[in-house]
Amino acid sequence: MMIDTSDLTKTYNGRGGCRGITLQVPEGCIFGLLGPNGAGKSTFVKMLVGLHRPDSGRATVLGQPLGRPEARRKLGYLPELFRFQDWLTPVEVLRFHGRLGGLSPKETRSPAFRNRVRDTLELVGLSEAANRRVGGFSKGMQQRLGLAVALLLDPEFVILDEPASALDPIGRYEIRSLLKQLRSKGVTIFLNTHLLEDVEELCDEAAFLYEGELLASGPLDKLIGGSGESGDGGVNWRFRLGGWLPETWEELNDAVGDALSAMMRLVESDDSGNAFLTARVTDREQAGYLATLFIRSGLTLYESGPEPSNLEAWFVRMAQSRRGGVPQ
Ligand SMILES: Nc1ncnc2c1ncn2[C@@H]1O[C@H](COP(=O)(O)OP(=O)(O)OP(=O)(O)O)[C@@H](O)[C@H]1O
Repeated sequence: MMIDTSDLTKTYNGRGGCRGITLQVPEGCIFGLLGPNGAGKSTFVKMLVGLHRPDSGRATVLGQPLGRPEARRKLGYLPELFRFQDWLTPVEVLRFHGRLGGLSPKETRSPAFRNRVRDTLELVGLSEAANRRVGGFSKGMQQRLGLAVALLLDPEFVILDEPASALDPIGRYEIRSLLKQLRSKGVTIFLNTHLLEDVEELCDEAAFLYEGELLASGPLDKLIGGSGESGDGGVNWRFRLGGWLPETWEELNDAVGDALSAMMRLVESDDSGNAFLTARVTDREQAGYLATLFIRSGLTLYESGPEPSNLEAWFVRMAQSRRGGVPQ
């Protein structure tokens, strides 16, 4: 296990933080830590990287008790809030962090390290800004540099606290590709994020924290109750229709040779002819085909679109169940 914690607790004078966290993160996976603001995610991460000392409980990271230099050397960390010296360039920042990571001045001047710096900056898309002052960087560029620092010393395990929060859609796409590439090389990635699309696309496993407590953890598809719903590459689509009659379902089925009920569910219909249907479609084109079918059958199409992601629905359900709300 990359992370193995048992009853790990850290509070701030008895308040906030996180309590009794027992969690395992297997090697080679991308693991997502989820939870609303203030759930205790950063507190948990800070204990793992040795920035906070736990009040109680046990934990190992890379098989070593917390804070061991041997484990830290194999660990890359991108903190949630960081700021690099404005007057340095990315090359200088990375050289400085090479020194902080235990390399000698001679080693950081070696051609091998220079190549490593060049390759790391290329990996995060900062090659062209390699010799510009960090003070003039956008938030997204600073975040890329933070990622470069985390990856500089070829870590076996990286802990990233909100790695994509300041990035534009292209930047997020690039970082997602980079994280997949790292996983394929055997690097384990622990991701603390609010970006559920990233979690859905990237993570093999996840955990949900709420008000300092761990409410659930495990493989993502099991957590969100996917059983065949996730992983098949399809999309859940919803349609709101008017002009629905009791015989409409059968007529539609006749039109597509009984295939409809295999992919579609009539969620509700009322006496005024309103109906709500959901379908598992392979892509937008298939959803478009169904929409055309409805219109040709004389129905009015009021709304058609992908359902909110399973993960989002699961996230809201988990939080509502603790707030005493009614899970949808
Ligand atoms: N240094 C601190 N001093 C006092 N309380 C703190 C401190 N750091 C965090 N807390 C409290 O501990 C709780 C958990 O905070 P934490 O930052 O770990 O949550 P989080 O899940 O990372 O939140 P976010 O998603 O907003 O970053 C919150 O109630 C927060 O107010």
